Amino acid sequence: MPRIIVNYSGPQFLGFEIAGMMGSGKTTVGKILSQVLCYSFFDRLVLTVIKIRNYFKGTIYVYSSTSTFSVAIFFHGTSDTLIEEEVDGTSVADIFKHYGETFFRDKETEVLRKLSMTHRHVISTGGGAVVRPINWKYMHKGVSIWLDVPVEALAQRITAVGTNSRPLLHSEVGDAYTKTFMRLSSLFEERSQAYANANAKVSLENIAAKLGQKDVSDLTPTAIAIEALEQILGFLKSEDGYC
Ligand SMILES: Nc1ncnc2c1ncn2[C@@H]1O[C@H](COP(=O)(O)OP(=O)(O)O)[C@@H](O)[C@H]1O
Ligand SMILES: O=C(O)C1=C[C@@H](OP(=O)(O)O)[C@@H](O)[C@H](O)C1
Repeated sequence: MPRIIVNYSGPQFLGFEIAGMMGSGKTTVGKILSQVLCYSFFDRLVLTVIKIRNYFKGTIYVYSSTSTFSVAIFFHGTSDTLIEEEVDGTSVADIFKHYGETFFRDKETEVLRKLSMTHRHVISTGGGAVVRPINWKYMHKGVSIWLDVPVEALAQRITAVGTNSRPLLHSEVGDAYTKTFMRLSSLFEERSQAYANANAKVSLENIAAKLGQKDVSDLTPTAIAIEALEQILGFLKSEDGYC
């Protein structure tokens, strides 16, 4: 099993916003990042090295470079779940159906505004959150990360789980993979520039090239989370006063 070392000595007060197309792994990778960030800070308090063995393939070792006496808890959530809570537990699919997309987008903006006033979170935003410029004003209060996944891989993942929870992909006719691929392709074309507003980009094609893998589908969420941490650190180091 590969041994991978991540040195995280970034600030403790930030929030992290993960952006990307539907199915890009924002929820899956976001959970891992929040665990790693929590352990990393807990590490400062109690141990010098914590080994996080997670349920995916691979092992992440988080090394703390300091022993500051402080604890920070990073929680993980999705903006979709927070929107559902604001609408009395109504699912995203039902919000679209009964109230329409504009209502959903207004709630999304409101949730991002509230989150921008909090710290120590990892939020997986909905795939369309990047489109409204006002949302970027809120997302840029923390560090934003774009998970860039080829549309073919997105369509494969989403076809495997179905489109019930993703109203923008609902469609009556046609082969499931092809119609999902076509819809995602046009959404990506509309949104790719907006995703590029993120502070850090995690490209699955770049990770596959680095690891010598041909197919991005073989990349584990752990490998993607590690690249995300490296990109976050790269961004923080480029910002005066952060690291
Ligand atoms: N690296 C990966 N390899 C294979 N499947 C993945 C990977 N990351 C996520 N998935 C799967 O893809 C689907 C969408 O992932 P999810 O994290 O919910 O995406 P998002 O939050 O961006 O919509 C889920 O079924 C998840 O298990
Ligand atoms: O791309 C989009 O516009 C949307 C993505 C969904 O979130 P995920 O990206 O988590 O699927 C959800 O917010 C809603 O269905 C709209």
